[in-house]
Amino acid sequence: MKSIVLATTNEGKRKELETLLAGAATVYSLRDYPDCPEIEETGETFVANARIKAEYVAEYTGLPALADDSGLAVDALEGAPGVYSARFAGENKDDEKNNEKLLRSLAEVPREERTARFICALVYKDPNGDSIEVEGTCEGEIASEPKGTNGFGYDPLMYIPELQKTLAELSSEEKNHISHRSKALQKLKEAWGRSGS
Ligand SMILES: O=c1[nH]c(=O)c2ncn([C@@H]3O[C@H](COP(=O)(O)OP(=O)(O)OP(=O)(O)O)[C@@H](O)[C@H]3O)c2[nH]1
Ligand SMILES: [Mg+2]
Repeated sequence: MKSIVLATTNEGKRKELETLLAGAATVYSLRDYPDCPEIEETGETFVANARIKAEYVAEYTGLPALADDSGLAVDALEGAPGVYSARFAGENKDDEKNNEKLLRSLAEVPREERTARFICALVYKDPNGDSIEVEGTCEGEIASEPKGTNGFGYDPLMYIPELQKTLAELSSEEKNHISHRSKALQKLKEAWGRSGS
């Protein structure tokens, strides 16, 4: 089985990716490399930021690295917060403040115009230089108030009309069934299968 380092400092992502990779890889994370410096995300797209993180961590650890850059694109906000999702309400990455700011930004927007999607770009980078880049999305609507306690980030506000629940009201198995992250990871596994790795 291959060994992979998850190039993320986000515990919510780490847990989901570890579950989704169970049986496919031995998974390490930046928790195993506490001295790894913070990586600046200077890209303008999710995939560009994921590439920066994967390349840095593959070089730093000498192991294949998997980076996830993700976020929320809200149609009524012309795609914001997008690549700035983690820092929407400020540099200190506060989920609660981000959610409050999102609700404030959409206060005047009626339900039918609150469509949004989560986007997840995954970049897998081998120390020998090979890389695989995939993306997955999850469509929903921004609710008028937070609901549910599972998941992380904007999950309490991301309402999935087909399920009549927010992502935070789903179990981790249910979220992993429909999430942007699981769809991207499925594509990565298919690419691994094609390349025989
Ligand atoms: O409700 C959510 N459910 C999700 O499934 C999800 N996936 C991403 N996000 C949001 O988007 C930011 C990513 O920013 P991001 O990719 O830069 O990650 P990050 O800075 O938190 O960690 P790192 O991986 O860069 O170390 C995160 O902080 C979250 O606010 C999510 N919110
Ligand atoms: Mg980040």
